[in-house]
Amino acid sequence: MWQEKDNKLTRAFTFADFSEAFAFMTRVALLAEKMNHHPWWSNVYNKVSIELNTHDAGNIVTDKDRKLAEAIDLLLEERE
Ligand SMILES: C[C@H](O)[C@H](O)[C@H]1CNC2=NC(N)=NC(=O)C2=N1
Repeated sequence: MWQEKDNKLTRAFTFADFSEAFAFMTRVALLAEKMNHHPWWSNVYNKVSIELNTHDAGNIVTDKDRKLAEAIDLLLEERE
C-alpha cells in the first residue's frame, strides 16, 4: 500500500520477473504522460519503487499524486 512520509507518497512493487516489472513501468509511463504527472522511480530486476510528490507545488504531496497513485493501483487491478 501507499505510504505518505517526508512529503512523498511511496509504494514498492514486486513482480515475477524483470519483464513483468518493465511491462508495468511501460503502462505507468503512458499513464503519467496522459496525466502530465511523472513519478520518481527505481527498478532492479523484479522490483519497482515509486515516489510521488509535486515539485511544481514545492515538493509536497498534492491531489495530483493521490490521483496518480490511485490510477496506478487500478492498472494493477485490471491485470489480476
Ligand atoms: C510543466 C509540467 O506540467 C510540469 O513540469 C509537471 C510535469 N510532471 C510533474 N510530475 C511531478 N511528479 N511533479 C510535478 O510537479 C510535475 N510537473
